[in-house]
Amino acid sequence: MDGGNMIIQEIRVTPLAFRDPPLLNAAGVHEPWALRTIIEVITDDGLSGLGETYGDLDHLTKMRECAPALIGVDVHHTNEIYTRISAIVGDVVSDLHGLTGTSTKEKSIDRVFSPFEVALLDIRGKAAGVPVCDLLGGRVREAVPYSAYLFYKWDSHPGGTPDRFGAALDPAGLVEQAALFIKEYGFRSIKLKGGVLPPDDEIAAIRALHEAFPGVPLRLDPNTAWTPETSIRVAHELQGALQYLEDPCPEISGMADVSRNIATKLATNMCVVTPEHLPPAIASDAIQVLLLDHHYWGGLTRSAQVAALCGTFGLDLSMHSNSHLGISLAAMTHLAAATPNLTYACDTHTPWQDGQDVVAPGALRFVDGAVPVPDGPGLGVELDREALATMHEQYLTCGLTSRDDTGYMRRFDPEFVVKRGHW
Ligand SMILES: O=C([O-])C(=O)C[C@H](O)[C@@H](O)C(=O)[O-]
Ligand SMILES: [Mg+2]
Repeated sequence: MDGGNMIIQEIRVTPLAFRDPPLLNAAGVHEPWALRTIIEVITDDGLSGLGETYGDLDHLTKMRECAPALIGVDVHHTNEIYTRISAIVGDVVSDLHGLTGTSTKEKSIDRVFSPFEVALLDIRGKAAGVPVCDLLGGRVREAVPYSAYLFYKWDSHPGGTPDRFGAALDPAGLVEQAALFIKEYGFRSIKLKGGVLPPDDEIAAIRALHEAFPGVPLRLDPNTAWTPETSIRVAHELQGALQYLEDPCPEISGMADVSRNIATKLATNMCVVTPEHLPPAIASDAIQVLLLDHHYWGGLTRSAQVAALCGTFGLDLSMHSNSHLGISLAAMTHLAAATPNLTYACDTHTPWQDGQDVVAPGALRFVDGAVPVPDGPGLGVELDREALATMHEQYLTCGLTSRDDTGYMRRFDPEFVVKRGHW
């Protein structure tokens, strides 16, 4: 099969919900259900491709509006698909939970385009009999390293039964969490989601992790909870202990101010989240590491282009994640496998999904903290239809339609404020 004309005949858009533990962050706490949307694209010759994206209602509505407009387009014509999606998304700015930075019109379009593009690459890979990473230039690594992504957390959702991860509200709890993830997945680097406790407590946590796991690279991400002054102080106190410090304070200008005064590299998935942010961030040396995320950088091909640009301007690359399932993990793995300058272990929330998935078991596994590139053509993962139906039913009955970490937290702590430039 040469992958010639393949026309989009049908697109299915299915929102899902899966169980999520009470993970704390600067915006509040994760609700009991995480929402995702699965895209299935089917061609006139019967090939199908998969994409996965956010499940928030405004985004889901846009996906549902765009899907019919793509029927009849050739799967290779992604420029045409981008044009049609741009016209439908229009000026609406989505993505308002704030943990993936500012929303812009372009980012809203890229977020909608992304899962369709991934599904089309899945189809094109299947048609050509090659993995998606081959459509992105071919693999430069056989397996993609991921980091243990630690969160401060409660032992259960209020009123619920304790989960198997237990509470982590102090350094000892985080060390225990890291040990569990390293034992189960073999991770070789660690990221701590900060911005939850006052900075000195989070400094103590990093020191405890540094002592418990000597030589293991560590990152801390307070999601802009600190002022530039605090960011500089923390960076000095943790000098030598961090591989990089992620989004300590808001805005490109704040990050540039911090960057001028510290030796530790600064990373972001908040102040540089769309192409228009790159020139000012590069000009002011605000960041040294960009966390790519194909879900909002417009899919895998556009993310690969951004990666090349980062290489040109001397920025390092890592990869960001939100709560996700296996289609996203497969897409992230193909992109990372084909990106020569993506040299840090990527983020993943996979351990927190604790075995729940929409893809059939077997294709994705962790070996020494890394996911080997799936073997099959395309993304190399198959939809588990029973799991899809169950998770869709959960979506219909869970009562959530958009992520709201802050609203959920305020049910238990009415005085809670989002920590943005707070400490
Ligand atoms: O690196 C990050 O900023 C994230 O992973 C954002 C996520 O939304 C994370 O904070 C979470 O899951 O709560
Ligand atoms: Mg981050």
